[in-house]
Amino acid sequence: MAPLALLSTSDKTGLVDLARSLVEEFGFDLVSSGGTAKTLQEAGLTVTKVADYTGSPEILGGRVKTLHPRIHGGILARRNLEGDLQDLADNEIRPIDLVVVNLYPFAQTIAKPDVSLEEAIENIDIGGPTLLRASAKNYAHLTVLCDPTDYDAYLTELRQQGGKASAEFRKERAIKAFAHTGGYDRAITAYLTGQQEELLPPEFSLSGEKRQTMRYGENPHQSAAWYQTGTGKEGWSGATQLQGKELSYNNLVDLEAAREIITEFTDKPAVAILKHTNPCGLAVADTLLEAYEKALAADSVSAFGGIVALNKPLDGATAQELKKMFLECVVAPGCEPEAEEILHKKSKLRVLVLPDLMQGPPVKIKGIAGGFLLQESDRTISTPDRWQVVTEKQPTPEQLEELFFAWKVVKHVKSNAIVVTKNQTTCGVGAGQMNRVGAAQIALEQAGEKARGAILGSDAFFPFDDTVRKAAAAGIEAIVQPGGSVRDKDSIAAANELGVVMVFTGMRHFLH
Ligand SMILES: NC(=O)c1ncn([C@@H]2O[C@H](COP(=O)(O)O)[C@@H](O)[C@H]2O)c1NC=O
Repeated sequence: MAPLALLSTSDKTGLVDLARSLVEEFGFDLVSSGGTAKTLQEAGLTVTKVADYTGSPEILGGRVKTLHPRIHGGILARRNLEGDLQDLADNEIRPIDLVVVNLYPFAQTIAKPDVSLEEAIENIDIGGPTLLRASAKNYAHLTVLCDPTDYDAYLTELRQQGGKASAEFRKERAIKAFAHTGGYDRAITAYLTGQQEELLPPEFSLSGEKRQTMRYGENPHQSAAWYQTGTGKEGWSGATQLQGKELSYNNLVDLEAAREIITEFTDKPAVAILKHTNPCGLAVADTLLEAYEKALAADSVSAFGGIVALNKPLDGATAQELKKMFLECVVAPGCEPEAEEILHKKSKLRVLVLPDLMQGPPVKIKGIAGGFLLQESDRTISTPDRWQVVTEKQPTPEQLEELFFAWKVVKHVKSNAIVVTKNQTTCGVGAGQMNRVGAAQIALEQAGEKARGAILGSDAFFPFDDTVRKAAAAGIEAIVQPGGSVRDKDSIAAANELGVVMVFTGMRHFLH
């Protein structure tokens, strides 16, 4: 009996040439779904339509074409089992030797800017993955091809192996088919997850495609990989790395923290320098260069080996200064050609362009034993118009502006967090301490003389009045904190006694 090939392809590239060789060189009979059969017939080839072969018409506008026992029986039958062969004979089913399928273009469909959910769903291929998975499962007896770039290799294989692909070839293509259907389903899952209105649904499935195996994780003895979700063009997956070494696990963790903090500053030029996800220097100024110089001067010791995030496209003047320092990564929403040329000489420095810095994940995920925790990303911030001045002394407009700057910064410092700022620049950062007054001590000590006339921000309320007293002693003029402690009145009384302005934001920003 002649060998039988089933062809059902969305992308018809190379189809006619393959089919012609199958028929003319190797004597195959062809069975094809509607559109594929039409293409082959128009090319002058003899082909049986699936509908004619099964006796069942394609229905539901193409939702059911190849989903039939005469097709899947012919694919899944074990040719070395009497029972399977008997079933084929009883049901007049021919064994299928080759399955050539490529799937509806789901990824291309959802990449279209105005795609509707209905259009996306109609582009979820059902029969195709079923054909691929069934054929891949039975690779011991047949070959499956899911990629037009494999057609030539298959024909070469047939020529070299006397008309039947080797077991090795069949297995390789089966693995490729499973990987392909797996990736296809992940793209669907990611798309539908993104469409989900409920942030915390009853069931949450996380799926991503491995983009990069990292050299190691947080430490050299930990393995790690980077997985991308969606179309692979969102967020860091869509960033352009202009130069530099491969991104490491820690680079990406720091870059994401840098992206998050810089999104708070959308108006004037702002530069953040981060170490281990905490800002060691952050400043806003009239120019990017000035903002960088101020951020660097805030803590030039810690900035060594830091991650720099800019909220405006990197210009030549700023690049010239960046070049002078050893840095791990620089990220900006754009990079002027002059800046690119200047940094080019620092070939190891990773320079990334992330056009949409604002685009962050809606939820954050943390693995714990026996499951994972999911929380909404902390994307809100209470603005001064919603704050409450709790002291007798009222803030001046300048102080209010500086308080808002400090509040935006402290939101992104690991808890317990205290920042001291002046002239839209950090001068002291107390990060990740086990008690709040300890964080204040670090920030104030680092600020030193600069604490005189400066602002202090706290990510959470003061449980005691000790931080207010320490701040006042160091010369702090105004404090911004959420409020909400049972002992708020003690802190307010201390601020009043010491002539310090204090405002409550009503919103806490713990960050672990
Ligand atoms: N529904 C089915 O039974 C079915 N069988 C095969 N397909 C897909 O239909 C496409 C080919 O269709 P046509 O030959 O009509 O152009 C291929 O991408 C193939 O994966 C199907 N379509 C969607 O599920």
